[in-house]
Amino acid sequence: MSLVLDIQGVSVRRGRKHLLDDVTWTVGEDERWVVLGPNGAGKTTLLQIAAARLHPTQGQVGILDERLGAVDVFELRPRIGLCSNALASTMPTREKALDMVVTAAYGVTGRWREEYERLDERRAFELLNTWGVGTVFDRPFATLSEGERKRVQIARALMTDPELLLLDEPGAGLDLAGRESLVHRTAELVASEDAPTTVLVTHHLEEIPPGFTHVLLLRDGRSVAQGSIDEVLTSENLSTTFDMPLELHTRNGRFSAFAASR
Ligand SMILES: Nc1ncnc2c1ncn2[C@@H]1O[C@H](COP(=O)(O)OP(=O)(O)OP(=O)(O)O)[C@@H](O)[C@H]1O
Repeated sequence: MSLVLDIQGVSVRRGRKHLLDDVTWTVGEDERWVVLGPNGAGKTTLLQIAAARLHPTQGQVGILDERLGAVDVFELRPRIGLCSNALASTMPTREKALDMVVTAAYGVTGRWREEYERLDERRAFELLNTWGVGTVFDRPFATLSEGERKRVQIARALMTDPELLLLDEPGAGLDLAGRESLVHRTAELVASEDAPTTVLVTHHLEEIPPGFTHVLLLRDGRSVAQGSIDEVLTSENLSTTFDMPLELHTRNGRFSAFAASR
């Protein structure tokens, strides 16, 4: 099985602080990973590395058979779909939803721009429809609700038909119905035949869609445990990760956790 991510002994330091500390993590093509951990654990930092947007202070990073540091990241990035608030905050706020999605394609289609524009628009519109936000296609991004923004960002991340999809807290700020519909749609996406390898970052077990196969538990920049979700997502590992006694509950492929009853 070929590796989509091959992260070996990666550390990221800022001053004296270790944002990541000697993390080794591999992701295979057919795997769907959840990266789970408390605030400040280093989840976003790790995802930035996986997205070829940050270089580690130490260690080796392989992404889609390329080596970070030896590859032109501008050629690599269109192969990776990234949905993150950090990325969304760099977008012009007056940009319309459809344009937010279409512009993701320019990195790979710039050369044939005139010919591809209509095709790109059609694809962007289809993606907006698939994610239930087709009706807001001509609304400025800044005027959308949090739930609508998240869906537009995911549509944008999928625009280049990426081989690797990275979702950084896509459920943050959504109401209950919004979260459930996002979980449902994400489960459908990862179950589809041509789904990209997917990594989802979250703090909340309720946000893990059915169909995710693996989990990486991070705490203080270090890997607490990683591997198959059935083996690694346990009350004991969660308690270590979040530094409090927790009880894991599983129902119909979904997860939740509560403070352990004393
Ligand atoms: N440039 C920086 N200089 C110093 N510390 C930083 C820098 N960037 C991030 N950090 C710190 O590194 C730690 C890891 O940050 P990161 O955003 O990766 O965590 P996270 O797990 O995604 O957190 P959250 O769940 O709160 O989003 C945090 O304590 C953060 O404050």
